[in-house]
Amino acid sequence: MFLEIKKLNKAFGNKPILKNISFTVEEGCAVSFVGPSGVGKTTLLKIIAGLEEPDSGTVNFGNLPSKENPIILVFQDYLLFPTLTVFENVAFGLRTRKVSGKEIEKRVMAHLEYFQLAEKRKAYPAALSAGQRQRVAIARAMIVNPAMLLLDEPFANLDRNLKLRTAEFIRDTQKEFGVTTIAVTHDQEEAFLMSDKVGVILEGGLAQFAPPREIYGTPISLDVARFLGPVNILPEALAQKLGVHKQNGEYYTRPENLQITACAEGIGEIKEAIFAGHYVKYTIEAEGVSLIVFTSDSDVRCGDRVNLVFKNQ
Ligand SMILES: Nc1ncnc2c1ncn2[C@@H]1O[C@H](COP(=O)(O)OP(=O)(O)OP(=O)(O)O)[C@@H](O)[C@H]1O
Repeated sequence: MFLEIKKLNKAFGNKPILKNISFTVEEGCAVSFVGPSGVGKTTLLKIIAGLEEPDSGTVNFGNLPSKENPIILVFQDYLLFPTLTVFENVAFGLRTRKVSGKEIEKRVMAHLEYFQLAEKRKAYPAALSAGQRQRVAIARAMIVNPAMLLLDEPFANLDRNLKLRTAEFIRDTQKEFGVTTIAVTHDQEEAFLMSDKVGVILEGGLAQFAPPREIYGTPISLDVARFLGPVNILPEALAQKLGVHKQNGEYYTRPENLQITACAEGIGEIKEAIFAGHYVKYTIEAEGVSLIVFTSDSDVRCGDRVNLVFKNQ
């Protein structure tokens, strides 16, 4: 165990924000917390970083962070030093630790190579793309051998493609460097891509904390299921016809767990088909409800009748 949070509570004024939060993070693991805006994700990171005091509860580290192995918090706006080059931004933590010039050159260049920034070593932050600035910030954090890396919305300024590529890159980097990493984000997809475990924080507190597949496949409540992606709520008769079991008091499926096949006598009618690149989003009316289906292999059109099959994954 690297970090143990127990029964953490935090209010601002008389508004409770974090309620009875408990979880542990194993050494070298990456975890992410997702949740709606304002639910307290940044506050949780700040408490772990020691920048904010909890009202009650405890934060215990397996190995106490030290000057040699600090906790580094990387905020969404990266906070690079605008008047320093890429090289000097990355070197900063080593200079403050009085590392020799030769050693700094060696270590910074190795990091710049790894983060694909060697060509930009003399550039200033203003001349970098958002993705490059983001990599400088991570390189600057990684170079001081952090015991723990805390990332607050690390991809907030990146476009979707770059976001997902960067999430994978951070995951590879985290594994390579073996740094315990905690990230908070709005985006469940990037959380899944970069984490061993994902925590969903909702108004009531930490609703669930589990590996990505588990939390997506067997959410503890309908609220968690909904936060992690779209769900179809089915009436009982239709659910039984399709073989969908009750979970958390409701019959529901993910859009990708329904398959459609063209059938003139089918129970559903296609109301809308939206091409989204690697999948098509169909809206289907069946037995009085509107259902969403994501599929990559169907050529049915609006107005067609279809049958539905539930694929239990
Ligand atoms: N220092 C503070 N004083 C008073 N209220 C605060 C303070 N810091 C945060 N808050 C409030 O606490 C709540 C949680 O804020 P926090 O930044 O932790 O949320 P978040 O989940 O990270 O949100 P977002 O996803 O929008 O960044 C918000 O309502 C915020 O306005």
